[in-house]
Amino acid sequence: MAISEGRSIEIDARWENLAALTDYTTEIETEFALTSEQAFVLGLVIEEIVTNIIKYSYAEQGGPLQLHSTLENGELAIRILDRGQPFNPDDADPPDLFASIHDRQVGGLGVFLVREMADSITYHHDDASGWNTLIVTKKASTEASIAPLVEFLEQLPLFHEVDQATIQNLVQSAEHVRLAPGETLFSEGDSGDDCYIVMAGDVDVIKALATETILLERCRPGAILGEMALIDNSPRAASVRARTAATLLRITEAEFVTLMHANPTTAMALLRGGTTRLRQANAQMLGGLEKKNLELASAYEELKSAQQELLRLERIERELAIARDIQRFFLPPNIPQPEGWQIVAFNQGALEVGGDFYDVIKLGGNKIGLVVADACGKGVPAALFVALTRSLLHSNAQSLAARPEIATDPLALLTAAITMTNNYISREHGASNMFTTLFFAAFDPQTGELAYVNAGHNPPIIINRTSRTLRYLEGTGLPLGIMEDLPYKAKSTILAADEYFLGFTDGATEAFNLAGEVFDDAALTNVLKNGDFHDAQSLLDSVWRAIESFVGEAEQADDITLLTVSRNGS
Ligand SMILES: Nc1ncnc2c1ncn2[C@@H]1O[C@@H]2COP(=O)(O)O[C@H]2[C@H]1O
Repeated sequence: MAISEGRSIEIDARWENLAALTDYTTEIETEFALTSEQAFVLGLVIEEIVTNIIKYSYAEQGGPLQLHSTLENGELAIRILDRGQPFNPDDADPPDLFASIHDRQVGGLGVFLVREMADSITYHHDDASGWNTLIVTKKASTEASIAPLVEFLEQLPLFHEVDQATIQNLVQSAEHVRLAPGETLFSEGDSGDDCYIVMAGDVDVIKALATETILLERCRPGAILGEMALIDNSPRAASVRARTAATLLRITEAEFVTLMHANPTTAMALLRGGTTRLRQANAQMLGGLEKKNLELASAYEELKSAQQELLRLERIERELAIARDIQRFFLPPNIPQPEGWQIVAFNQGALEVGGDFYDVIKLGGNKIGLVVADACGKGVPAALFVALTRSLLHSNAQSLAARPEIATDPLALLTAAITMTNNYISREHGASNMFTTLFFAAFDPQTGELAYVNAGHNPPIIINRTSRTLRYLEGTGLPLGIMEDLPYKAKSTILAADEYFLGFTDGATEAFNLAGEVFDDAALTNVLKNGDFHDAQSLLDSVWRAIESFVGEAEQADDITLLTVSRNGS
């Protein structure tokens, strides 16, 4: 039968495209009705020559690869064309057939087998076009030319002492099993009634563990697979999967048993191979176990210290909650409301305990002390410092107010209270390097007089209700706690009937939103000039609402304190 037009296929020479070639081979085998030798040569060409082209000619970078097969007058001709690195198989050294499987050069054996099995191999490189053409031919012959396969098996330790006739019989009767890359020969747990010798390609032995799949062995040509199930009549101990296109010689259980009975050396070689495998697998598993044990031990240590850290953090968190509660007690529970006036204050602590506070102190003679302050820093140190400053100022102011000669002079009272507090803190706690900005006013509800000391605090603002003009009560001294005997001046102004007072801390004008923008002085001014408010409470609400809607979902970074005063009905 003559088939002249043949069958062609073109692929990008990459591992993943080898499967297409396996289909191509199957197609040709059936269509051309190839003899088993021709089919074997065709398989070898795909597994060895094409594999070499992918790996070496194209260095695994891919490139055009064409296969054209024809059958004319019983002769199969396979043309393999590629444009990779030229490689003339005639130039390749013959492989060292007696080297161990592991030491042998990859690919050499395949080319050797092709050359031995094929009738002819011709190679041509066209300099002008860059194409390499390799033509392999194989005539169909009734006389099976099995010599190369017999030779191949003879040099394996397994068959060293097996006579040639037995090997020839085996090769003649054996089925050639071809696997595409990634194809599974059998799976762990399957029952098995045959074993295999790898003739070409790479095959992996893999085992699935609970959490991972491990590679037990990568088998090269010459390796035996599946013998264990035949020896102990148990299911397959592992799965076997082709890594590259591969050809295996299938030996049935009956052939295997006969072989073993007749050849004790073969049985011994098999036993030796199996023992080595088990030793290696044991070492691999034990090594893995040891590694896992070490990992577990260190994970346990990490867990223990994480747990301790968690306990420590929980304790700190509990203490912080207590600190937050204590700090809240320092804010006056009720704000005195002098006749005709409204005084409102608000403190919104950030997540951490912080350093803001306000105070409203009865000073005698119906005067009211108004305090808005901010201690530097955050956390427990700031909270302790607030407690100290607030208590000292409160008690100093009240005891001074009890002295008639001072009680009537608000300017003197304020300066004395601030100076005493500053001196004590600077003297006794100067080493802590902490300070507090503080606005302290003595407010006379009868006259509207507001005497004040501003110790480095954000200037409170007086807002005219009708004109919406703003006045600022600027600083009159440095923050408290910096050094002893700092001079503090007291000033005085009048809070008129149509004016509002707003004291605040920088948590208000330095509040961030998620975009990282700041609710700054300009934003506050905008609320004061345009906001809809008519008394101390609605003024405070307007400011807080503006800040809150500006900040949105962002976490509050600092305490915010607001204190407002207005005349009723103003
Ligand atoms: N460490 C190993 N453990 C089990 N099987 C192995 C190992 N290494 C290679 N194999 C082969 O994988 C085959 C899986 O099927 P069998 O149990 O029939 O025979 C097994 C051996 O041929």
